[in-house]
Amino acid sequence: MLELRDVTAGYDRRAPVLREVSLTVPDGGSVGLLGPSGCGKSTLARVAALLHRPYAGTVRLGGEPARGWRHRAPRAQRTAVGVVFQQPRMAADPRLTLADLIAEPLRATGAPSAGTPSRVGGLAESVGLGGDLLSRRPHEVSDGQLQRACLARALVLRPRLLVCDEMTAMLDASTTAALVAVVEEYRRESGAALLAVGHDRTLLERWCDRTVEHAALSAAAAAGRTTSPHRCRADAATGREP
Ligand SMILES: Nc1ncnc2c1ncn2[C@@H]1O[C@H](COP(=O)(O)OP(=O)(O)OP(=O)(O)O)[C@@H](O)[C@H]1O
Repeated sequence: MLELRDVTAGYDRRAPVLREVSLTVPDGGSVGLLGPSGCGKSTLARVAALLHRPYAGTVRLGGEPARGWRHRAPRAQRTAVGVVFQQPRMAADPRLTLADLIAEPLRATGAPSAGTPSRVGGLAESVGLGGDLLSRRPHEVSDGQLQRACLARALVLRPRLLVCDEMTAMLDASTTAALVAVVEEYRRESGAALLAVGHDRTLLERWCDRTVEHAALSAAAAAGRTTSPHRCRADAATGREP
Protein backbone atom coordinates (compact mmCIF):
# COMPACT_ATOMS: atom_id res chain seq x y z
CA MET A 1 0.00 0.00 0.00
CA LEU A 2 2.83 2.36 0.90
CA GLU A 3 6.32 2.14 -0.44
CA LEU A 4 9.05 4.63 0.37
CA ARG A 5 12.20 3.94 -1.56
CA ASP A 6 15.50 5.74 -0.88
CA VAL A 7 13.69 8.80 0.40
CA THR A 8 15.81 11.76 1.42
CA ALA A 9 13.82 14.52 3.13
CA GLY A 10 13.98 17.23 5.75
CA TYR A 11 14.08 20.95 6.23
CA ASP A 12 17.57 21.75 4.97
CA ARG A 13 18.99 20.08 1.89
CA ARG A 14 22.48 20.24 3.35
CA ALA A 15 21.44 18.29 6.44
CA PRO A 16 18.39 16.14 5.63
CA VAL A 17 16.56 14.41 8.46
CA LEU A 18 15.84 11.30 6.38
CA ARG A 19 18.66 9.91 4.26
CA GLU A 20 17.82 7.27 1.67
CA VAL A 21 15.10 5.76 3.81
CA SER A 22 13.05 2.80 2.58
CA LEU A 23 9.90 1.39 4.14
CA THR A 24 7.00 -0.74 2.93
CA VAL A 25 3.56 -1.13 4.46
CA PRO A 26 1.70 -3.89 2.61
CA ASP A 27 -1.98 -3.78 1.68
CA GLY A 28 -3.95 -4.46 4.83
CA GLY A 29 -0.79 -4.71 6.92
CA SER A 30 0.44 -2.64 9.83
CA VAL A 31 3.90 -1.39 10.69
CA GLY A 32 4.95 0.31 13.91
CA LEU A 33 7.79 2.80 13.52
CA LEU A 34 9.93 3.27 16.62
CA GLY A 35 12.81 5.60 17.35
CA PRO A 36 14.16 8.22 19.73
CA SER A 37 12.83 11.75 19.86
CA GLY A 38 14.01 13.91 16.98
CA CYS A 39 15.19 11.06 14.75
CA GLY A 40 12.67 11.90 12.01
CA LYS A 41 9.64 9.67 12.61
CA SER A 42 7.13 12.49 12.16
CA THR A 43 8.95 13.70 9.07
CA LEU A 44 8.66 10.20 7.62
CA ALA A 45 4.97 10.08 8.58
CA ARG A 46 4.39 13.40 6.82
CA VAL A 47 6.16 12.18 3.69
CA ALA A 48 4.02 9.02 3.76
CA ALA A 49 0.88 11.17 4.04
CA LEU A 50 1.98 13.32 1.07
CA LEU A 51 2.28 16.33 3.37
CA HIS A 52 6.03 16.81 3.02
CA ARG A 53 7.85 16.66 -0.29
CA PRO A 54 11.11 14.70 -0.19
CA TYR A 55 14.27 15.96 -1.86
CA ALA A 56 14.87 12.59 -3.50
CA GLY A 57 13.53 9.06 -3.67
CA THR A 58 10.12 7.65 -4.52
CA VAL A 59 6.86 7.36 -2.64
CA ARG A 60 4.21 4.99 -3.98
CA LEU A 61 0.66 4.64 -2.73
CA GLY A 62 -1.34 1.66 -3.90
CA GLY A 63 1.37 1.00 -6.47
CA GLU A 64 1.12 4.49 -7.99
CA PRO A 65 3.92 7.02 -7.63
CA ALA A 66 3.01 10.12 -5.62
CA ARG A 67 1.90 12.77 -8.09
CA GLY A 68 2.01 15.82 -5.83
CA TRP A 69 2.30 17.04 -2.27
CA ARG A 70 -0.12 18.73 0.12
CA HIS A 71 -2.92 20.45 -1.78
CA ARG A 72 -1.20 19.68 -5.09
CA ALA A 73 -1.57 15.94 -4.59
CA PRO A 74 -4.36 14.56 -6.76
CA ARG A 75 -7.57 14.03 -4.84
CA ALA A 76 -7.50 10.25 -5.20
CA GLN A 77 -4.08 10.07 -3.57
CA ARG A 78 -4.82 12.71 -0.93
CA THR A 79 -7.97 10.94 0.17
CA ALA A 80 -6.31 7.53 0.19
CA VAL A 81 -4.42 8.49 3.35
CA GLY A 82 -5.89 9.47 6.72
CA VAL A 83 -3.59 11.04 9.29
CA VAL A 84 -3.85 11.50 13.05
CA PHE A 85 -1.21 13.65 14.73
CA GLN A 86 0.07 13.64 18.28
CA GLN A 87 -1.33 17.00 19.31
CA PRO A 88 -4.97 17.35 18.41
CA ARG A 89 -5.06 21.02 19.41
CA MET A 90 -2.52 21.89 16.75
CA ALA A 91 -4.31 19.80 14.14
CA ALA A 92 -7.86 21.00 14.80
CA ASP A 93 -9.32 24.30 13.60
CA PRO A 94 -10.46 25.95 16.86
CA ARG A 95 -13.42 27.62 15.13
CA LEU A 96 -15.13 24.38 14.16
CA THR A 97 -17.45 22.25 16.24
CA LEU A 98 -16.35 18.64 16.55
CA ALA A 99 -19.11 17.66 14.08
CA ASP A 100 -17.79 20.14 11.50
CA LEU A 101 -14.24 19.06 12.20
CA ILE A 102 -15.11 15.45 11.40
CA ALA A 103 -17.14 16.46 8.33
CA GLU A 104 -14.61 18.93 6.91
CA PRO A 105 -12.79 16.44 4.61
CA LEU A 106 -16.14 15.41 3.13
CA ARG A 107 -16.95 19.03 2.34
CA ALA A 108 -13.44 19.75 1.08
CA THR A 109 -13.69 16.91 -1.41
CA GLY A 110 -17.19 17.86 -2.54
CA ALA A 111 -18.90 14.72 -1.26
CA PRO A 112 -22.73 14.89 -1.47
CA SER A 113 -23.88 16.67 1.68
CA ALA A 114 -26.97 14.47 2.12
CA GLY A 115 -24.96 11.62 3.60
CA THR A 116 -22.78 13.78 5.86
CA PRO A 117 -24.83 13.79 9.11
CA SER A 118 -25.23 10.03 9.18
CA ARG A 119 -21.57 9.42 8.29
CA VAL A 120 -20.43 11.86 10.99
CA GLY A 121 -22.90 10.46 13.52
CA GLY A 122 -21.83 6.89 12.85
CA LEU A 123 -18.16 7.71 13.19
CA ALA A 124 -18.74 9.81 16.32
CA GLU A 125 -20.50 6.85 17.89
CA SER A 126 -17.71 4.47 16.93
CA VAL A 127 -15.05 6.70 18.52
CA GLY A 128 -17.19 7.20 21.63
CA LEU A 129 -18.26 10.82 21.20
CA GLY A 130 -21.79 11.06 22.53
CA GLY A 131 -24.09 13.59 24.17
CA ASP A 132 -23.53 17.21 23.21
CA LEU A 133 -19.83 16.77 22.48
CA LEU A 134 -20.29 17.07 18.72
CA SER A 135 -21.66 20.60 19.06
CA ARG A 136 -18.71 21.78 21.17
CA ARG A 137 -15.55 23.45 19.91
CA PRO A 138 -12.02 22.16 20.61
CA HIS A 139 -11.48 24.41 23.66
CA GLU A 140 -14.63 22.97 25.23
CA VAL A 141 -13.47 19.33 25.22
CA SER A 142 -10.60 17.33 26.69
CA ASP A 143 -7.52 16.28 24.72
CA GLY A 144 -8.81 12.72 24.62
CA GLN A 145 -12.21 13.79 23.30
CA LEU A 146 -10.58 16.00 20.70
CA GLN A 147 -8.28 13.19 19.62
CA ARG A 148 -11.32 10.93 19.21
CA ALA A 149 -12.76 13.56 16.86
CA CYS A 150 -9.46 13.78 14.97
CA LEU A 151 -9.47 10.01 14.50
CA ALA A 152 -13.05 10.12 13.22
CA ARG A 153 -12.00 12.88 10.84
CA ALA A 154 -9.09 10.79 9.58
CA LEU A 155 -11.50 7.93 8.84
CA VAL A 156 -14.32 9.93 7.29
CA LEU A 157 -13.08 9.51 3.70
CA ARG A 158 -12.45 5.80 4.25
CA PRO A 159 -8.67 5.92 3.67
CA ARG A 160 -6.78 2.87 2.44
CA LEU A 161 -3.81 3.87 4.59
CA LEU A 162 -4.00 5.33 8.08
CA VAL A 163 -0.95 7.14 9.45
CA CYS A 164 -1.04 7.55 13.24
CA ASP A 165 1.77 9.81 14.38
CA GLU A 166 2.01 9.31 18.15
CA MET A 167 -1.78 9.34 18.21
CA THR A 168 -1.99 8.18 21.80
CA ALA A 169 1.07 9.88 23.29
CA MET A 170 -1.02 12.35 25.31
CA LEU A 171 -3.73 9.91 26.34
CA ASP A 172 -4.40 7.66 29.32
CA ALA A 173 -4.38 3.89 29.04
CA SER A 174 -8.12 3.43 28.62
CA THR A 175 -8.45 6.13 25.93
CA THR A 176 -5.41 4.66 24.19
CA ALA A 177 -7.01 1.21 24.18
CA ALA A 178 -10.29 2.65 22.92
CA LEU A 179 -8.68 4.49 20.00
CA VAL A 180 -6.51 1.52 19.02
CA ALA A 181 -9.67 -0.63 19.03
CA VAL A 182 -11.41 1.86 16.71
CA VAL A 183 -8.49 1.80 14.29
CA GLU A 184 -8.37 -2.00 14.31
CA GLU A 185 -12.13 -2.30 13.80
CA TYR A 186 -11.90 0.06 10.83
CA ARG A 187 -8.98 -1.91 9.40
CA ARG A 188 -10.82 -5.22 9.81
CA GLU A 189 -13.85 -3.89 8.04
CA SER A 190 -12.03 -1.91 5.30
CA GLY A 191 -8.75 -3.77 4.78
CA ALA A 192 -6.84 -0.52 5.27
CA ALA A 193 -3.14 -0.50 6.06
CA LEU A 194 -1.59 1.24 9.07
CA LEU A 195 1.65 3.08 9.75
CA ALA A 196 1.78 3.80 13.49
CA VAL A 197 4.60 6.00 14.76
CA GLY A 198 5.58 6.21 18.40
CA HIS A 199 7.93 5.71 21.33
CA ASP A 200 5.87 3.10 23.14
CA ARG A 201 7.43 -0.19 22.11
CA THR A 202 5.02 -2.30 24.12
CA LEU A 203 2.01 -0.65 22.54
CA LEU A 204 3.33 -0.82 18.98
CA GLU A 205 4.44 -4.44 19.34
CA ARG A 206 0.96 -5.38 20.53
CA TRP A 207 -0.80 -3.25 17.95
CA CYS A 208 1.12 -3.84 14.72
CA ASP A 209 2.11 -6.84 12.62
CA ARG A 210 5.70 -5.81 13.00
CA THR A 211 7.82 -2.97 14.30
CA VAL A 212 10.69 -1.21 12.59
CA GLU A 213 13.48 0.84 14.11
CA HIS A 214 13.84 4.18 12.36
CA ALA A 215 17.61 3.87 12.47
CA ALA A 216 17.42 0.67 10.43
CA LEU A 217 15.56 2.19 7.50
CA SER A 218 18.33 4.07 5.76
CA ALA A 219 20.46 2.58 3.03
CA ALA A 220 23.50 3.14 5.22
CA ALA A 221 21.99 0.90 7.90
CA ALA A 222 20.95 -1.84 5.48
CA ALA A 223 23.58 -4.23 6.78
CA GLY A 224 22.32 -3.96 10.35
CA ARG A 225 18.60 -4.39 9.92
CA THR A 226 16.61 -4.47 13.15
CA THR A 227 13.02 -5.28 12.36
CA SER A 228 10.99 -7.62 14.49
CA PRO A 229 7.91 -9.52 13.33
CA HIS A 230 4.72 -9.72 15.37
CA ARG A 231 1.80 -11.96 14.57
CA CYS A 232 3.56 -12.37 11.21
CA ARG A 233 0.62 -11.22 9.08
CA ALA A 234 2.70 -8.87 6.94
CA ASP A 235 5.98 -10.65 6.70
CA ALA A 236 5.44 -12.54 3.48
CA ALA A 237 4.31 -9.38 1.78
CA THR A 238 7.17 -7.20 2.97
CA GLY A 239 10.51 -8.20 4.30
CA ARG A 240 12.24 -5.93 1.83
CA GLU A 241 13.33 -3.04 3.92
CA PRO A 242 15.55 -1.45 4.45
N1 LIG B 1 9.26 22.33 10.39
C1 LIG B 1 10.53 22.06 10.73
N2 LIG B 1 11.52 22.90 10.40
C2 LIG B 1 12.81 22.63 10.70
N3 LIG B 1 13.21 21.52 11.37
C3 LIG B 1 12.24 20.66 11.75
C4 LIG B 1 10.87 20.87 11.45
N4 LIG B 1 10.15 19.84 11.94
C5 LIG B 1 11.05 19.01 12.52
N5 LIG B 1 12.30 19.50 12.40
C6 LIG B 1 13.53 18.87 12.89
O1 LIG B 1 13.67 17.63 12.21
C7 LIG B 1 14.18 16.64 13.10
C8 LIG B 1 13.24 15.45 13.10
O2 LIG B 1 11.99 15.87 13.64
P1 LIG B 1 10.75 14.87 13.73
O3 LIG B 1 9.61 15.65 14.31
O4 LIG B 1 10.55 14.23 12.41
O5 LIG B 1 11.30 13.80 14.76
P2 LIG B 1 10.52 12.70 15.63
O6 LIG B 1 11.33 11.47 15.58
O7 LIG B 1 9.11 12.60 15.16
O8 LIG B 1 10.56 13.35 17.06
P3 LIG B 1 9.53 13.16 18.31
O9 LIG B 1 9.56 11.71 18.64
O10 LIG B 1 10.13 14.04 19.36
O11 LIG B 1 8.18 13.64 17.84
C9 LIG B 1 14.34 17.30 14.45
O12 LIG B 1 15.69 17.65 14.60
C10 LIG B 1 13.46 18.53 14.35
O13 LIG B 1 13.98 19.58 15.13
